[in-house]
Amino acid sequence: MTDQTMTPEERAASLEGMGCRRKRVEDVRFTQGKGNYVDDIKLPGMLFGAFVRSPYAHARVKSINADAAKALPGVVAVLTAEDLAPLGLHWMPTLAGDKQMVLADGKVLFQGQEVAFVVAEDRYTAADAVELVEVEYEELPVVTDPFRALEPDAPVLREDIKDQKEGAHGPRKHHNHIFTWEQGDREATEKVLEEADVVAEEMIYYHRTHPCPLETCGCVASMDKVTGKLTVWGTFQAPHAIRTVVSLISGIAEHNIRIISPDIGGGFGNKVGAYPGYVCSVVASIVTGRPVKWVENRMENLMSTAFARDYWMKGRIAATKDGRITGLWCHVTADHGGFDACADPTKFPAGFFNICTGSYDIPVAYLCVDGVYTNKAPGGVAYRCSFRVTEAAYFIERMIEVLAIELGMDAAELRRINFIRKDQFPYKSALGWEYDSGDYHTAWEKALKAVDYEGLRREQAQRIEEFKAGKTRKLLGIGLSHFTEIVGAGPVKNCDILGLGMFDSCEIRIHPTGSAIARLGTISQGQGHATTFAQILASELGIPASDITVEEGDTDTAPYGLGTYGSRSTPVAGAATAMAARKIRAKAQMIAAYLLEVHDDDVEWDVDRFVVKGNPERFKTMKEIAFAAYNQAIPGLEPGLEAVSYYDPPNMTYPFRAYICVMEIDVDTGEWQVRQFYALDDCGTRINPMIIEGQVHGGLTEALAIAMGQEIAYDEMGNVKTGTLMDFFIPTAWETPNYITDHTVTPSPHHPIGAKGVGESPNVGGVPAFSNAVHDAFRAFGLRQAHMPHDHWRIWQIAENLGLHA
Ligand code: PCD
Ligand SMILES: [Cu+]
Repeated sequence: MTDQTMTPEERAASLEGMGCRRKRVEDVRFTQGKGNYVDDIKLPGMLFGAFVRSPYAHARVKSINADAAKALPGVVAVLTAEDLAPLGLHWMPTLAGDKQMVLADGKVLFQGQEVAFVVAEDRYTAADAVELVEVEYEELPVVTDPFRALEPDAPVLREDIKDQKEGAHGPRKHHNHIFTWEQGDREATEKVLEEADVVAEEMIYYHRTHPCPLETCGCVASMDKVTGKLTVWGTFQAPHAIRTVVSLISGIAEHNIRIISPDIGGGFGNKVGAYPGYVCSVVASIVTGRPVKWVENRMENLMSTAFARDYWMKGRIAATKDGRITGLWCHVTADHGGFDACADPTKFPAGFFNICTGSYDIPVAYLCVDGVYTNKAPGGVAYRCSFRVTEAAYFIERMIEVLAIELGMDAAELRRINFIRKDQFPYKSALGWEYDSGDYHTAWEKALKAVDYEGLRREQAQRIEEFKAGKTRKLLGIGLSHFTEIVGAGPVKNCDILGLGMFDSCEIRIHPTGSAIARLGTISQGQGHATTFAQILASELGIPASDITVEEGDTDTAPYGLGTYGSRSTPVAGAATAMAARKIRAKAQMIAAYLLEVHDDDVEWDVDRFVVKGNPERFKTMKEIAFAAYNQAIPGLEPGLEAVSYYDPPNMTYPFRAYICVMEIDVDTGEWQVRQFYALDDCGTRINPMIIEGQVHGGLTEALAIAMGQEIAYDEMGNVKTGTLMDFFIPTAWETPNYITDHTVTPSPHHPIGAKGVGESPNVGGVPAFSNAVHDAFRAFGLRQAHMPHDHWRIWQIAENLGLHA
């Protein structure tokens, strides 16, 4: 078929634009082993760095003797805090306004903390030398419980700030206290709770876990002493922010720093923050004049890089007798570990946890979060969690279930009664957010119908009868979850990280022959940006997606952006992409009008061309226009066809979803099996349905892992009990259910293409669905709340405590 004979629909389809299930262009490389990850980077003369780490969770470092290590052939240097101190680099600022030791400065605060950095000719020699470094420790009392940490006689963890009464987020009330963050109306909420017909109260714990990406964190630092230019390849989810931070703390001019994120083997938030390994590699490269590589092993990754969750959430929810929610109260004790290294926007020390009113129209609410230091690893926002939204979703979706029990009501019905109605959007929540759009009732009814909810409840009732009659030992749980997320930080006016406003960017160049390159401030870690952003451009510019290269991650070429996490790429950089494309189209319109010898207003856009209004035979395709931009002298116009957009979103986007999990539970063994999982996602306009489904499958599997077994657990000595993949649960195909995905489409009214984020959603809403299924199975026997993860042992214990074992 030629261009002339194709209908506009056929022309549009041939572009593989928005809505197309376009195959991921990245996978050609990935499936053939042609990815280029940090560890694939090999430079001439490159050295390897490895850490000596603390075996203790809390100890004074009396002395470090590196003589034997230095004497080992092949060892080039051993760095300690003493070496970094003269450079002012023994401590580094964290994204949360705290500071963190780069190498142990007099003491250690968690097991696995970095004590010394050994640099050697190869990785094996570095590992041997690590064993030869002699460190003398004096053990100190360990605190792993945040409630214990706040007792008056609790050991002082952070001696460096013990007398400091003010922290980065206001007053500190105890030597192990970090901040108090209050939102909402305390007085009004407490009054409602006092006067309510029904109040349900519960402590909900979201345990500590870890994103554990396939590829661990690492970097290669290379200081060119001749040009003075520092290049760092690394697993960075925010390369530009890393460049600025490196410049600020090292004093190296920003133009002399080049940060490159090559292919990344999964980020999941683990690669947002800055780690001592980056600083030590840079210093080692400057000191030795040679490139230095540092790549964590799996145990180091699990023990010392950004953990997730560890939130103790005390909730009280009030309602009328007939189930209308009247108020929500929440107090969180947030365990941040030894340093506050959360990657939240500066003004939000507990991230966007104040989305905890969820999908419900709750008239008043009050939230208070206390951050606490303990002898555990720092971090705290990672793992498919835009800024504590996972915790918030789990909290409200558990509180709804507990309230349903208190009211003796069906939990699906309780949700239905309290959902924010379609006509209430844009909706202002009691804790300060403005939800952009939603249609919860439609999604909910669709979900309930798809699984035959009434039928499932009948089956469950029958199962309970059979169980009581001794005919079966298996119970049936129906886990419900409906959650509203908040993704796409900005706006710049209230969101920044270390003072850098959270906008994002896209720069497009159309080549003379009509193909193009687009560069963005974000960075894919597996999400498929090279595929999807080209689709946005294909629809906006009428250029086939296959003719567009999407490039990210090199700060020397990409426009400044804040990176990829918090499902912000589509809401922010995706919007920048559409806006930059529209600038190009505006110029293209002028070029077309000139070529067609008509006024600018007399041409109109038609898929991939401008046509003369009322005369569709006369047109100029985007390809022709591109060539003209470089080949004709057009009066009043500069040559070329390029545009850049820095987009500051007016609001965040609020995707939502309805998930239902049906689970079989063996009361005697605690074994569980997911019989059915239905996931309805509404992320507004869908760019690539196949990628969205992949995102949902991946996110749900991570949710399954978290809810059903994954945990970073400590003993009372502060030893990490789950530091290997033998103990840290990673679901395989065996445990992973066959998900049924579905969707509704409620576009974001403020986003240029109406898209909302989707990458995090399945984890945020999946965990409550799995966990609620476990709880629901035992509801008839009196279970109200049981802490995750729901591994076989803990489920067995629930049954035991409820007296279900003979
Ligand atoms: N509507 C719509 C939306 C979206 N999409 C698509 O999907 C994806 C995603 O997106 P988003 O949501 O926007 O997101 P982003 O930003 O891109 O990304 C981020 C996310 O993403 C997720 N997913 C994933 N995947 C993979 N493969 N890998 C990874 O790593 C990951 N990670 C995870 C996480 S965790 Mo954070 O960091 O925690 O905060 S956050 C996160 C991309 O591709 C896009 O384009 C579409 O299509 N449509
Ligand atoms: Cu997140």
